[in-house]
Amino acid sequence: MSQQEAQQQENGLTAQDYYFDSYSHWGIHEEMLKDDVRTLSYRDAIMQNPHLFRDKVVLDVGCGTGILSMFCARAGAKHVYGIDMSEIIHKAREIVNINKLSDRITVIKGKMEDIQLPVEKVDIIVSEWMGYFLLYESMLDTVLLARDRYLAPGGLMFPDRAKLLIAAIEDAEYKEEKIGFWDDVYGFDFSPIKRDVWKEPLVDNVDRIAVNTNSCEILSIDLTTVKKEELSFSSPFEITATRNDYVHAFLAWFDVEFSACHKPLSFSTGPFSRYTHWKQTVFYTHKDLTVKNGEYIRGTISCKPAERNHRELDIDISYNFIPKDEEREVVSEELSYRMC
Ligand SMILES: C[S@@+](CC[C@H](N)C(=O)[O-])C[C@H]1O[C@@H](n2cnc3c(N)ncnc32)[C@H](O)[C@@H]1O
Repeated sequence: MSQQEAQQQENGLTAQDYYFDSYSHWGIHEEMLKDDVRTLSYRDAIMQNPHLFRDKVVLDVGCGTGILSMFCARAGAKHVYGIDMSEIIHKAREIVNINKLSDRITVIKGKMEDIQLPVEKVDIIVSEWMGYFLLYESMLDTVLLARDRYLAPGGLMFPDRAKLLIAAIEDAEYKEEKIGFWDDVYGFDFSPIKRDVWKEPLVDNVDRIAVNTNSCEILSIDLTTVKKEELSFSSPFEITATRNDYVHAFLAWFDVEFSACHKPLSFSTGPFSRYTHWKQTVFYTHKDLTVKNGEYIRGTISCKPAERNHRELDIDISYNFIPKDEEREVVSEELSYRMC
């Protein structure tokens, strides 16, 4: 049991309670609502497609403040059911009321897994379920359960596609600041902490200039068909250096698509796109590589929910770099990370 889990148990709270509690305060919803890449993508996907929403019954999985439910109602949905386990749902109910949408939106407090909808099937499921590195928080499990229970045959998922990508970056300065720091803390060796720092991927915004390879897709999800088991994956990758440079880390990000729209709409959380609150995920390598334009880094990345807490992720990256000349060393590593 981790220290955090022990503390939670002492307080009589489970990781579940903590998870939902984290969505109870308006602060986290402010951050999500103000992420206009995110919120405008959902708004446009829904409101620019009234022909898909008109007279339809919609389920909003994890409705939070109710923003997506209200977009659906404005797009002409006959009725929207917004479900959320966290306390923010009481605000969602008030917001729906004062916006005069309570005749078309029903908000229900409860865990999606436990509640019984007042209808047997819905035509469309909308949900904003993505976490860091796409899968952190494992909320997609809940959306898939809702799909299997409630989506009518031929029904639509908003969004319905997602993919994860990997590349490499030059990041000497920040790697030194985050990891090298622990080698000498006011004259003391802090390597016991350094070992843990290596293991935790860093969620941060990376400048596009730092990316020095092409990118490679490591997971592609079709939300209309994917099964929960497929979210634990192991994928080979091959990336090619796009200039002579040093590699200090791998970088991952995700893209999301609403392909059911009349004009398919997507957004990216990658370093070549506008900032989102998901940023990107940095996996520092233990060794630094000296790469030349056109050389390959080949590897495998595996990811699965952690046994200690299914909302956390265990991610392994193994890679092999064979330089084209003999002056530089072949580099191979097997690295394990925990997103917690
Ligand atoms: C990322 S927020 C999105 C909120 C809102 N849909 C939006 O776009 O602003 C996810 C929400 O889903 C809720 N949630 C996550 N898992 C849930 C579950 N199993 N049952 C009910 N609500 C859940 C959380 O409490 C949180 O409010």
